[in-house]
Amino acid sequence: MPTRHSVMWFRRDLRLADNPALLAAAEADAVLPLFVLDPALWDVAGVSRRAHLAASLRALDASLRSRRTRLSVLRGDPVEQVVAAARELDATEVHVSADFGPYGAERDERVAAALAEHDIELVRTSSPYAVDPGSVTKGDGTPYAVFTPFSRAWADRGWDTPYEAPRGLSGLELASSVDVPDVDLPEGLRLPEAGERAAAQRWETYVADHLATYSDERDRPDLDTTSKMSAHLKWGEIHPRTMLAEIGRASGAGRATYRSELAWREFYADVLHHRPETAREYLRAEYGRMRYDDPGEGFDAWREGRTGFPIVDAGLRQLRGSGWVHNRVRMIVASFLVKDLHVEWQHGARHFMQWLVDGDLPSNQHGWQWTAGSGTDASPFFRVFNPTGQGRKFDPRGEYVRRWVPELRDLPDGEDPHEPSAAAREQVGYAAPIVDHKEERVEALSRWEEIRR
Ligand SMILES: Cc1cc2nc3c(=O)[nH]c(=O)nc-3n(C[C@H](O)[C@H](O)[C@H](O)COP(=O)(O)OP(=O)(O)OC[C@H]3O[C@@H](n4cnc5c(N)ncnc54)[C@H](O)[C@@H]3O)c2cc1C
Repeated sequence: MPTRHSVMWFRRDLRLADNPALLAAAEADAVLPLFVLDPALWDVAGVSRRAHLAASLRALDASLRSRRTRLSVLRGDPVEQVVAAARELDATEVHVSADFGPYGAERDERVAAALAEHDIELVRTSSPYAVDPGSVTKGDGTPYAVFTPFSRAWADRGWDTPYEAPRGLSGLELASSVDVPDVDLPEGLRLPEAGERAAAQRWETYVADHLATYSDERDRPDLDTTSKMSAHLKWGEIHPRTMLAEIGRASGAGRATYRSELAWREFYADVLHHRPETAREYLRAEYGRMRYDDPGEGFDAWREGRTGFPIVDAGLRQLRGSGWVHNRVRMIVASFLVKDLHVEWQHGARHFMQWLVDGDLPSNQHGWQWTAGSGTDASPFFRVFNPTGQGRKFDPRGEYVRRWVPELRDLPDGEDPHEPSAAAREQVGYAAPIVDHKEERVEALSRWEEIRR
């Protein structure tokens, strides 16, 4: 019998365990583990995501080498590169985890068509989600527009138990494979470890130490006890199936809340799958008619974390310092941009995508739309976050703001770290507030009234 060759084209599934596409590819006699550095994605990704991806590819290569094979890496348009690689090795199938994002889904259609011309099949098995986007619908077949009924139907549909890593892999490789690029981080930016092993270790520690108290502590940026699994999930260094299986075994109040957060990730992927244009456009079209200001000096101050509002500045400095921001603070800084500075959410979403190591189109764009009032389940526009009040409530001792805004560590005794006096700001060299929050709140609400008429 002729030997059967396949290609495992890794994309956002950079792991060996619980990877059904890899298991399907491994049914062939020999497999080429392949990654394609696509300039359309690589060149526009921010430095944090590029660095994490590069580290994750190295980790995947190391795992493959421990199984006596290796990762081949090509650079270029996937339509050309994947077809050329499959043809060179006489592969009959290319295996992938399905991509439901606007760019990835369209790219895969083009790759499938180009492969078909050579009688090679693109086989999609599973996806980066517990439940594939598009597969949970209402009784009449239409998609869910709000989260709670979606999450119930999602849980009812259920998911498989995790899959083992393939036992043996007979690996193929390409002589034309290129090195994974080195990515230099700008000064001050430190990223956590990438890769499947780091993801598994982080998850194990998290379940043991913090999952039980997740619901009580998840809104507290000062405690810093959320799981930080988002970048691992983004790159598929762990699959949500693996996490959901563990959550099912865990005890304590935190697990239901944690499961619900994973459901948000799946919900936003589902929404973007049905409405791909909402990666850029308002989900609720009326918000596109609101008056906004062009991004100017206020936007620069926001990006650089010098608005004079401690929790806003801490969040934006955390973004540049660690490629990650606590969820509560993402909401606060997003609200500040849209409702205090009256700048459209897309500008902020782009800045986030530039710096976030977990930058993920569905969760980011819809997290922004939620805060801007234009998304699914949107927080009502009239509920404008007061950055000072939010800081006092969720960072009661000011530890989070002091961590990221060093000027505030030197405030005189008795000063409120969330609202220092003008004299104290002057003394420690911290910016005065760039806007009057009360006035901008009134302004935001009057602009909102205009689109309600
Ligand atoms: C304006 C804005 C932008 C955001 N951009 C992104 C993004 O680019 N990438 C991203 O992964 N998340 C994004 N989020 C969602 C959320 O802030 C992050 O998932 C979370 O902070 C990641 O930290 P964690 O892993 O410690 O979360 P945990 O609190 O430990 O949550 C566990 C997991 O649940 C998922 N999750 C939690 N909250 C949300 C949510 N609101 N929406 C979707 N999934 C969620 C994530 O996969 C997360 O890793 C954004 C939220 C807002 C408000």
